Amino acid sequence: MTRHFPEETMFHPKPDPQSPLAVRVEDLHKRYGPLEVLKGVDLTAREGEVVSMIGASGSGKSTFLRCINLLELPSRGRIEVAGEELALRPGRDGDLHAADPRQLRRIRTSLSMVFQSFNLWQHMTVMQNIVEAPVHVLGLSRAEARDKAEALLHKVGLYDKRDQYPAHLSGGQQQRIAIARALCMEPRVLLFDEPTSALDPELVGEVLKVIRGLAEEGRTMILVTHEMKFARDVSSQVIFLHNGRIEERGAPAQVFGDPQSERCRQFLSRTC
Ligand SMILES: Nc1ncnc2c1ncn2[C@@H]1O[C@H](COP(=O)(O)OP(=O)(O)OP(=O)(O)O)[C@@H](O)[C@H]1O
Repeated sequence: MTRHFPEETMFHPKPDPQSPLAVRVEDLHKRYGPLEVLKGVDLTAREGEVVSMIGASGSGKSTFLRCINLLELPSRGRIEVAGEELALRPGRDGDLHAADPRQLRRIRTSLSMVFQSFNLWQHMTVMQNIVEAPVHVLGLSRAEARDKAEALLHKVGLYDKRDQYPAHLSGGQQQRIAIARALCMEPRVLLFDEPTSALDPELVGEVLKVIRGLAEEGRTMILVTHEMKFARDVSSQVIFLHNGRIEERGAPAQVFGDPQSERCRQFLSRTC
């Protein structure tokens, strides 16, 4: 069945095919004991691209995203960020570890991650949550970091919450703060791990609106999501993962409108 979606609701970043590679992952494998969760996954994201990763629960999407910045250690593969290959060496546990901790810190600074569960520090105000990393990791003065944080709080519509603690905010507001915190690090690439999955349905829209705005600004993003309509609307590239392998990839019009893989077709018929 060919699906039809109204084109006018869609925004698709169209990165220049000549623009530099932001992220390149080759042949990524991840094993947890006997369970091989990733079985050779490749991804190429150019600057300005929005890559959405979709697939059933347990297909390996989050694990893949977490391997890019070594929050999970891959078992095999190559990872390149902004043209720099992450130096990896095999450990006794069979996983690949960072060979150079300084390089890992540098690469992690280029990749800000937004988590499903926000991960804000509960004992700090919104402002403190945003300025800590820029001060301690980027070496900004507190005043510089505050200025940047204030601009970002305006951007996500939460300037008036700057002195509140996370517990006093809704989930949607906390996630918008987490996005402001990620942006304050001036990353080359934003990694989103199911950023709306922990939210009540009525709060999802406000977070997707912020992410969509970032796509329109030309931010490079890799997004693991169960929001199919959103993935269709904002992505330049969609990857469908099944049991740790890429079953289908392409432009959203192709993946959602005319998927070639039967598994992808079935998945979309259940979720769209
Ligand atoms: N730390 C871990 N130890 C052992 N197994 C793990 C670990 N983390 C993930 N897994 C397993 O790896 C598989 C892939 O998990 P992952 O969270 O990457 O899937 P997903 O596609 O993101 O799923 P969901 O959409 O439900 O978040 C699952 O079978 C999961 O149980």
